[in-house]
Amino acid sequence: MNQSKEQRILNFVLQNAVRGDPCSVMDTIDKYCSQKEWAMNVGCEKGLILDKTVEEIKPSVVLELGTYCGYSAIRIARLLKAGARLLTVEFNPEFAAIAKQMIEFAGVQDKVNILEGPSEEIIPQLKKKYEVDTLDFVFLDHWKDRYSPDTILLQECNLLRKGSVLLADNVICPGAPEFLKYIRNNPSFQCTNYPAHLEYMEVQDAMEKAVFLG
Ligand SMILES: CCCNc1ncnc2c1ncn2[C@@H]1O[C@H](/C=C/CNC(=O)c2cc(-c3ccc(F)cc3)cc(O)c2O)[C@@H](O)[C@H]1O
Ligand SMILES: [Mg+2]
Repeated sequence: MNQSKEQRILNFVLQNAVRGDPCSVMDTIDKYCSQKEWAMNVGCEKGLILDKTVEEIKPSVVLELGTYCGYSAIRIARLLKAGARLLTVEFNPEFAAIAKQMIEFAGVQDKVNILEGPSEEIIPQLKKKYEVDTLDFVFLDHWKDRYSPDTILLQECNLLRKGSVLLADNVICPGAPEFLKYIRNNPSFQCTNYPAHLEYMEVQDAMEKAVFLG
């Protein structure tokens, strides 16, 4: 049975990156996906916006929706302070298995917990099953039409507190129009747009930051 693209990306990392070095793993994924096969990692340009957001917040508890191969999980985890943790949700078992290996190779596994399942099932379990009080930072990078329902679900589950920060990838390409309409018209959120290029392409994209005002 021939390999998946995600398996090829993992193999390229295992053969070319430096074990235990998150930046080496990120750079190797970016090299493969810009030179050989495009893949939907947040990439290095939008990755810098993600880095700056994490460094600004210094979060203790982070939620990521849509792990995929683990690129952004590694990106976030490498910046977390001692004791801080990232919960990343992925419902495709093949992608979750790839991400697990990628995260372990990068050496950030102690800060990352991959929660396998659909976000709408996992989010309501975060408080009781995963001992979350509230979330300091949420990175949305899963199906784009799920951004707003999951943002509503996070509020319904009392997982956001005054100052919680959401950062959404791809609000221009592929686009998340329903999410933008919801979040920008909601007085409980203070929104900022960060134009950037789509990963590995000369195509316009953007990230949207939304601070929950409580
Ligand atoms: C029940 C569905 C909602 N809940 C969910 N719960 C848990 N994991 C979920 C998930 N939805 C999706 N996922 C996972 O997130 C990932 C999906 C991400 C979707 N992302 C995109 O479609 C995307 C797409 C592009 C893209 C841009 C231009 C283009 F021409 C083609 C693609 C660029 C990006 O940066 C993207 O993030 C997968 O790993 C999927 O298995
Ligand atoms: Mg994305």
